[in-house]
Amino acid sequence: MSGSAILVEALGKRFGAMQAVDGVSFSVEPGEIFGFMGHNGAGKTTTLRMLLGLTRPTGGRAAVLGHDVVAATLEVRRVCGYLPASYALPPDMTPREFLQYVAAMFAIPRATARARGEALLRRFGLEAVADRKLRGFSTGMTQKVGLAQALINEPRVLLLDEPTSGLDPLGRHELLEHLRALAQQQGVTVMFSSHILSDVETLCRRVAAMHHARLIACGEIAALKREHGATTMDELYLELVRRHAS
Ligand SMILES: Nc1ncnc2c1ncn2[C@@H]1O[C@H](COP(=O)(O)OP(=O)(O)OP(=O)(O)O)[C@@H](O)[C@H]1O
Repeated sequence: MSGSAILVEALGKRFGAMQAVDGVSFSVEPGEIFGFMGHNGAGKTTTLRMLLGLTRPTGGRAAVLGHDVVAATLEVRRVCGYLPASYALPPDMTPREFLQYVAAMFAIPRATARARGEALLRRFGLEAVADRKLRGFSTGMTQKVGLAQALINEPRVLLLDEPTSGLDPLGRHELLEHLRALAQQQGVTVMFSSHILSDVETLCRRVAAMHHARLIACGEIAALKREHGATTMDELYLELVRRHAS
């Protein structure tokens, strides 16, 4: 669809002899929260990285807000926010300093960056620790700082790689509520990968599932559940994998 926020067509990635992503196609509409499921090594991270222009596809094409991820990488980076699955925050920086550091990478003017940084610290309840070094931050606090940095450029599309893994139930709930608010109040398109299928169900109407580099399902959760006779997300996922294997 031409108005899609994310459009992926027969996308592929080969690392030497390893086909990490194979002919994957799907689209995500503006303002949608889209879930991305799949086993370890299925190809989710590689797909997200291609959408960000961090890894070059070896087949097919993808566009974010109409910008081709290969031909218009800089535009793609400008409109996207990214929270990787795991990354080390600079231990000697404070959250306040780190947000300014990321803002500088986007060449955001200093006054704007400062105002946005302060607003994000407030939004994620980080004011009390804003000047404490990031070394030793808990997983939950680290994810909040991670999400804050992903939003410093006011992205229209937010790509998150397993954002709730390692969080306790309260931390997960808070992060999911932040994502919901971003989509509902600001129209941000959110795509996130997760192994926590209840999180996917809580937040998403539509999902895609990858299995060994290929897309094995994409659609509305409710419709997929009906089609596959599943009542829970776990049942749906296991049934998708079982049908694919047989
Ligand atoms: N730079 C690379 N060089 C070689 N192989 C790679 C590279 N990056 C990823 N792969 C391989 O591509 C496959 C897909 O990996 P990817 O990280 O995309 O999976 P994933 O679905 O995100 O897994 P997980 O749930 O464990 O994060 C894996 O077999 C992985 O080992």
